[in-house]
Amino acid sequence: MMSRTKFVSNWGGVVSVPETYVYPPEKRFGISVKKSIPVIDWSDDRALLLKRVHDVTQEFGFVQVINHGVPKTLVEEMMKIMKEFHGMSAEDKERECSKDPDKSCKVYTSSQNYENEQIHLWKDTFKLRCHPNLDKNLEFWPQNPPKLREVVKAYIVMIEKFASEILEVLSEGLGLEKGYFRGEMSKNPEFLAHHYPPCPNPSLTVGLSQHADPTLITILFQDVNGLQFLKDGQWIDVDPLPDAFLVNLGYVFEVISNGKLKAAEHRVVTNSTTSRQTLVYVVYPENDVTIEPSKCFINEANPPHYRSLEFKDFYNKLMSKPPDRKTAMEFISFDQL
Ligand SMILES: O=C(O)CCC(=O)C(=O)O
Ligand SMILES: [Fe+2]
Repeated sequence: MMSRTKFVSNWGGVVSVPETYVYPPEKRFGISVKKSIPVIDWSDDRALLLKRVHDVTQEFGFVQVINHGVPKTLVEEMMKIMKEFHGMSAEDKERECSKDPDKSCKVYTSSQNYENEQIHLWKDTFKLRCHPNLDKNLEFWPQNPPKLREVVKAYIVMIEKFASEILEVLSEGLGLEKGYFRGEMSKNPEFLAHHYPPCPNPSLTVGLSQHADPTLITILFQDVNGLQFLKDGQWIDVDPLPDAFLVNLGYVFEVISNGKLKAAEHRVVTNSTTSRQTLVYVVYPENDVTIEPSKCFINEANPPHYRSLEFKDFYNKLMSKPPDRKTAMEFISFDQL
């Protein structure tokens, strides 16, 4: 057999699923249901927005947002550039991502733990760091496709603005002090572009396993459906709404709210007909920030349900082997589940 590159995006026309991508029957994804998920119009009046965001995140932990202020043309340009990037040869992608001495700008396939995986995920990922100085980081980003740096920078500037607006609304809605999530709590964002090429047998494979994000919040754009959220024991298939961002809460948010709001569990299925791509902006605290329940949510009736941890310890533990919720809770929570 001809040797293949490790990137699934470079396997054009593959007709069968290699053995190392076949999940054992008990780990394959079961059924999902089609259900509409809540939509928030960001151009609504602020009082209405506060109430809607609060109610919806409390019930769901994820929401679609329209009229978010990031121009449609910019999102389209980002999708195009990232498709071009993932479509480049394996050598070109690796060369373009080898400029960063910190390796914070990288391309990888499956999870970041590829070497130690038994079964791989049907996806490739491009990832870069956005802080502390976007222009300095940008010098290490790919120069091919030629417009990548310019377009990614413009996108990150816009999405950062939207992220800070959401965090402001969430903190106000929860009764946290103004600006609670500003500064060190949110100033460590990363950007990822996942690419899931068509898969000859989706029922055997996994795009991304069940997880919740180790983030404060995550903001995602998807062009084709594939993302599913777990709610009340059912997997809900999120049909992409044109131009909407999907916002979900991560474990950091859950800890700060002392469990009042929950991180949303999700997964990604593959499909046989089209490639799927997502733009993902993950908002993390700085590494040395202590993550713990805010005093606002602690009183005699509500003792802290989560431990205090430095963000880097929290993150490393949750990322070393993307855990299911039970494993994650054993590490971050005092409660026995
Ligand atoms: O690509 C997707 O739809 C989901 C990505 C995701 O869940 C993640 O990056 O944590
Ligand atoms: Fe995720």
